[in-house]
Amino acid sequence: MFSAHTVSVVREAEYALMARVPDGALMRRAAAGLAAECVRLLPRVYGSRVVLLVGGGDNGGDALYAGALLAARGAAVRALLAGGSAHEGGVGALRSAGGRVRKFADGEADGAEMFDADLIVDGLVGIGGRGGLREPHAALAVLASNAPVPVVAVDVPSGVDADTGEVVGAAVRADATVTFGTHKPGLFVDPGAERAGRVRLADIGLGPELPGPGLVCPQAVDIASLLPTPGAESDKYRRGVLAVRAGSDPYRGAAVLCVGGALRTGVGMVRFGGGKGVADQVIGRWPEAVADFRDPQSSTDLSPGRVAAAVIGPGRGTHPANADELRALLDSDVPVLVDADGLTLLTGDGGGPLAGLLRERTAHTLLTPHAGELARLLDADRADVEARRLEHAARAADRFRCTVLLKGSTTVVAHPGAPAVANPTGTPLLATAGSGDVLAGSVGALLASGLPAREAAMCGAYLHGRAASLARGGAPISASDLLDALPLAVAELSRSRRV
Ligand SMILES: NC(=O)C1=CN([C@@H]2O[C@H](COP(=O)(O)OP(=O)(O)OC[C@H]3O[C@@H](n4cnc5c(N)ncnc54)[C@H](O)[C@@H]3O)[C@@H](O)[C@H]2O)[C@@H](O)CC1
Ligand SMILES: [K+]
Repeated sequence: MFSAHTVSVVREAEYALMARVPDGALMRRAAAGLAAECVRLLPRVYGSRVVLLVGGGDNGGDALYAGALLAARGAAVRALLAGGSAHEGGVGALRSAGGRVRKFADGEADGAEMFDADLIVDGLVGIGGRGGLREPHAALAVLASNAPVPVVAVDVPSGVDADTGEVVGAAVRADATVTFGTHKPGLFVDPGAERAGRVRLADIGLGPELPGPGLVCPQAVDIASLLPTPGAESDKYRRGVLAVRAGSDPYRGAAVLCVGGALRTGVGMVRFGGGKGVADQVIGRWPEAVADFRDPQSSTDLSPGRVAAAVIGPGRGTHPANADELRALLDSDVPVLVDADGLTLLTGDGGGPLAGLLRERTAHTLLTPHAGELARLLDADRADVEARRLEHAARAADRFRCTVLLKGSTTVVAHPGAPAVANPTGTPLLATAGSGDVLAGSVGALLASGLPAREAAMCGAYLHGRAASLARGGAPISASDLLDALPLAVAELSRSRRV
């Protein structure tokens, strides 16, 4: 599990550590870690050409000291200073090692050194960056990103907000980022994550000074250790029965995909409730599901003894009868996942009473909005939600007192009082109709198997993303392809289980 800490937490830990180590020791450690990554990225060190982009702070200092280490090994290192001043000790060290230093003039559009380089090191700004990049930093960031040369970012790609992943204006697009002491949340959350490339942590001895993380990014072994595995004593009831309230006459496919997502993730049984037309379609595709042909709004089968969890919302509709159905579920003690139309029913003043019920629940409750749905739930702007995904997911989790899985280019999970989760899997190919219905069924299955809402959400998001990568070997996929690939993703994780 990768851990990330916000800038203010990192600063506090750094002050505590600096009091115990000699002056300049942390920067030397950081520079050594950075230089090691540069060596990995260069075809060879001796004779290679390295360009350092250097801002006025310690981020630039790291780049200069790492450049000095490379110059001492025979690399031709040139530093372009973005501001009037740069870390004095770093400039001195680079010059003593044979490196060259020049100021990058305001308005200069050339930066020819960059196009001839073997490696560019981005030390413009790190965790001290505030707001969008100013000039000439912004121009340098654009030139570096456009040069056909590998870029390694120092601590964070310049222009990416270390806490949120937000990018305002120009930002460096790095092939690799060497981050110091601990990961920063913005390296795991788009749009920042997409700018960071491969992220490597350089240990500078900060660990003992750090409190618990503000964000975690689970890896395959972490998800594998959470996933329930059926044992010899398992039967369909012990593995979990999931109630699915999805689909309606105009949206029958949503029911088929949601039930399929649950079955292909692994669940004891799916009990589908809905009108006859939809139920026929579900049973036609999934004969292993059990359809409740009673009054679809009936909640008589929703006692915790009969079902272990319920999913409601995909393609279900927003009629008063659907609100009654949601109310009955929220009134029960069964873990509930609310998606799509279910979220619309919770929105605005009209959704006030249902949202009130939601807040009072003690059973596990999970909302799975995309950015547009979350914006409506919070009465916020969709672009703001997309720019600062963590902040908005956390706000919704606090407001509704439940777990929130925000779908998107980085899926994040927020849960009151727990570290946020950034999902590392997924591809833009997941943005396809019905993909969310599959996810709802899949996470519902994990809830039914007994995982708490936060863990079910992080495992389901991980599997869904892996399934998208495994399906059709990277070719465009439909939601049905995801169903075929989900068991492969589960099997892959089982193989990575710690022994
Ligand atoms: N504090 C420590 O103990 C350590 C810090 N380290 C490095 O130090 C960095 C933090 O250094 P600083 O606190 O000096 O901050 P930075 O170097 O990240 O940024 C501050 C500099 O950037 C400029 N700046 C800020 N926002 C800007 C914007 N939007 N456009 C253009 N210029 C902008 C400021 O005027 C200042 O010159 C870390 O990211 C890391 O690279 C490492 O050496 C490890 C140890
Ligand atoms: K940087």
